[in-house]
Amino acid sequence: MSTEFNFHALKSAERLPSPSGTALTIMNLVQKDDTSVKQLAEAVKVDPALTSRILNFANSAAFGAHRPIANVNEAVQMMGMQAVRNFALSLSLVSNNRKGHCADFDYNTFWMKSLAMAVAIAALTARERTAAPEEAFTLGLLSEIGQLALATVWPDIFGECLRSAQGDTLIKLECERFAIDHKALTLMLMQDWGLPGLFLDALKLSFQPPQAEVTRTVRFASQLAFARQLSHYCVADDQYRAALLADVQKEAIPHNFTDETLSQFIDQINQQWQDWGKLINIKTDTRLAFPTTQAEQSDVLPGLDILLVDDDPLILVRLSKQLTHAGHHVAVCPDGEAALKHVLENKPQIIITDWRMQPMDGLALCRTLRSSAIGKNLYIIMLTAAETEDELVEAFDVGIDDYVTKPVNLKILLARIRAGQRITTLQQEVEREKQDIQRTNAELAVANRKLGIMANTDLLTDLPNRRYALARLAQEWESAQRYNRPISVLMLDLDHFKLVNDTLGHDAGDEVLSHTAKLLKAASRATDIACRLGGEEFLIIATNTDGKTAVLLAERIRIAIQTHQPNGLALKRPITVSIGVAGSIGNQPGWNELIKQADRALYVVKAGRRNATQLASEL
Ligand SMILES: Nc1nc2c(ncn2[C@@H]2O[C@H](COP(=O)(O)OP(=O)(O)OP(=O)(O)O)[C@@H](O)[C@H]2O)c(=O)[nH]1
Repeated sequence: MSTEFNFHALKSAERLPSPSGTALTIMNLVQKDDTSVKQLAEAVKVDPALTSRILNFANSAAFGAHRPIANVNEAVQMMGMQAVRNFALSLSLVSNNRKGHCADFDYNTFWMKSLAMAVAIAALTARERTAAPEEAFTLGLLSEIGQLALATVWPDIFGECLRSAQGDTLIKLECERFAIDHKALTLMLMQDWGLPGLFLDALKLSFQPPQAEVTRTVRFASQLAFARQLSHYCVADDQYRAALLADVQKEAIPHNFTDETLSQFIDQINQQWQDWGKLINIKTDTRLAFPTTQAEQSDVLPGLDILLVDDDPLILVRLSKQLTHAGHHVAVCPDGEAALKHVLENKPQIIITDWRMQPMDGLALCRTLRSSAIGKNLYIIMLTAAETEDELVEAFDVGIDDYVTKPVNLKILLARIRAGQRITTLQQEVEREKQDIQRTNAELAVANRKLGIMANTDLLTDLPNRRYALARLAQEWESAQRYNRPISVLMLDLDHFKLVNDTLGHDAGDEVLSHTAKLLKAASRATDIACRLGGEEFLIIATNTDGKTAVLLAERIRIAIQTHQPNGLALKRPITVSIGVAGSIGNQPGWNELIKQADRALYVVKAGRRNATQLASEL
């Protein structure tokens, strides 16, 4: 089923995770040819958090820093504009998606694992340079982003998939429910965000069984697969690690590790993972146990995410210890301003705040929270000391839900928290009911989407059909014109295909067409769009590719078709293909002219020896 179409529908509906703020500005700047390092550094400096993270990044020994980098200009120079852009993109995605509506998707675990993957692939590429480690880091961080996207777009249905998936069945369930799976969605998002083709190809390969070929892409893919294993190991608890160790050691051998160097390497990754966790606010303190079944997990009751705000460090330490002991997850902040920042980034369920603090007191914190979308439904408990009745009335008017007097009696506080929990649970139930209604609509939308996909997919080969191909080409053409990027089309036609039908029958002909479609998909890059126009005619849209490079792609495909003949058919002559290629950059008459040129080139090959490639501009 065509995932291409599905992705574009989602994107147009603006429901996918996307970068925002400074990251978007940076991405737009890097898009322009004439942006200088200084301009980019200025854009970074607007965001102090990003600035400090980029400086840390540039100074990290893991990414080859040999001398201290003191300012952003130097950091940008050293990392390169693309790496800065991609780093900003991934950080923006992390901070916009720390929480979400999919109750069965553990957002922190997701980022915790992604971060381990990022650190592992950066460290592996620093040992053997298949890609720049600072860029590989971004790829690692986003390497499962499709899962987050599914949790964002379809929180309920994806939650159901997560609950009912056993072992490797998640992908299958996703395909059934969404007509797209998280791996394909990951690749499409990355392509859409402009990550390099090498990354996409390597990531795609890393999901598949290891390849025998030795190319840079294959090598990078094998590093990614190994980094994925290392990341699982990193986040696992002792028992789970013991179960994983033999596989990790086996996989380490082709990467030139001994048991001793592997153990040092794992320690190094572990340390960097924790350091990075602190730097970009991803918790790395949980360890995952051996995956258990749902029945085994069902009696575990989750505690609440509580934020404790007080300027007295002793109270913070004592209360957080007691509340943690009672099963809650507790974060602490020394004042209202820090608390606001924490709420924005972590969305706790309950806030327990002191009243008198500097610079922002508890009342001001409450007022600010109630005026924001995030803070509207938060349950707020105020710790009071010697406040008068009028002051308490004012506090309720400002929006607190409850108060507890100081010195705090733990029993009372826990009882008030339970009351808060009942209210937040009720709120969640209302929310769930709302979602149930939305869910019926979502299921209808899935059915409609599937219909839409069918209308855009060729049923025999599963490739996008003519209707989709032409609409997509028009769209890609527009974008190539806007950004002054090259674009090419390959028109392919099987040679003497009628002979297959005439000698072996129509079913054999169908088999040859399906076989050809598989080869086209395998030989194309992740960024190429292979479609069936009809009969034995195919089209490939090669974005960001000029005519000469497209000829290389065409030749790779032609040779693959000639080399890998379909099995079990007594063919009178081998299956071969003729290919016409047309490439364009700049102000050309239009995409239909490009097709005509490729068609003319194909006609010339057909009129001659066939089984060859012809570039239109060389006619
Ligand atoms: N099995 C099968 N055959 C198809 C399908 N669509 C079109 N065809 C057949 O494809 C053949 C195309 O034949 P021609 O246009 O003469 O082309 P050709 O035999 O490949 O010859 P050249 O292109 O000149 O090399 C016809 O026999 C069509 O009936 C299909 O979906 N399945």
